Amino acid sequence: MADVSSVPPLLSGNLAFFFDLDGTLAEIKPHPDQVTIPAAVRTLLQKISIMSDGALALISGRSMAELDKLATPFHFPLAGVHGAERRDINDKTHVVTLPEPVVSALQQQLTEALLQFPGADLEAKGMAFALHYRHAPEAADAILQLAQSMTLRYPELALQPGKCVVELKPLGIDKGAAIRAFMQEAPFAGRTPVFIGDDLTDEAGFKQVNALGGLTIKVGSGETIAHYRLANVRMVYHWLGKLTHHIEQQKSAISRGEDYESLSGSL
Ligand SMILES: O=P(O)(O)OC[C@H]1O[C@H](O[C@H]2O[C@H](CO)[C@@H](O)[C@H](O)[C@H]2O)[C@H](O)[C@@H](O)[C@@H]1O
Repeated sequence: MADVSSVPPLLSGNLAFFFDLDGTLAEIKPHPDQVTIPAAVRTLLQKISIMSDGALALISGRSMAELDKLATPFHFPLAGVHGAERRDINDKTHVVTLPEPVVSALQQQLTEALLQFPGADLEAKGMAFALHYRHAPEAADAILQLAQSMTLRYPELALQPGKCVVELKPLGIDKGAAIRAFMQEAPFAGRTPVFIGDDLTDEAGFKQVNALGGLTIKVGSGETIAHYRLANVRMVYHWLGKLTHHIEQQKSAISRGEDYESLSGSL
């Protein structure tokens, strides 16, 4: 395994790109609604997607509707809600749902329970719920316990901790399964996967991509099974710029009949 503190190399070959959103393509903000991906970065993503024959997907805890808004005007394959929703390259959607009575009961019980924690916020995503405590840090343990109690009451749920949030999602879904599903389909199949993420939910994606012999990149500090690290979101943008330039060079070298392997480099 490479030194996890080292920056990722600029790769050659046929790659498939998977990007987490919050904390990777966008800076963490006080509230989820304040997040944006800079226009220049969205354009880089689109360029990389085109140069990879469309093998670029966003893999996020956010809903696909939110992801489309954040990626506008571009339209990428998506996995939302930690993989509970997935839209493939042909726009076919694959959705894991919870029984409607469970969703209604959770909405009501969580809304009522969170009233005792001023500053806490409930984000309802259909088949999942995020209990945000960024503005109620003293309630973190109590909110974790609340979420745990819901998994005991509703065994179809699993816990997903994150940055100042604990989420309730359908049991058995994770970002690794979403990436595995993409990797079985065109245009991803047969390519080497690259996954960049910053949070606990991304570790399942790293595990899958490591197993496929791909490149895994953790953004920021913290324990990880990723093989490489980028210090922060700004460094992700810098790496994306370099990578785009590198892939463009490879493509022109190939079109001139040159050996593009000699172009492998690093940041
Ligand atoms: O998988 P991701 O794309 O990283 O999404 C994870 C969650 O991100 C959002 O919450 C987090 O980011 C917010 C904005 O920076 C921040 O205010 C919050 O404290 C973080 O937990 C989003 O709201 C969740 O739905 C995603 O699951």
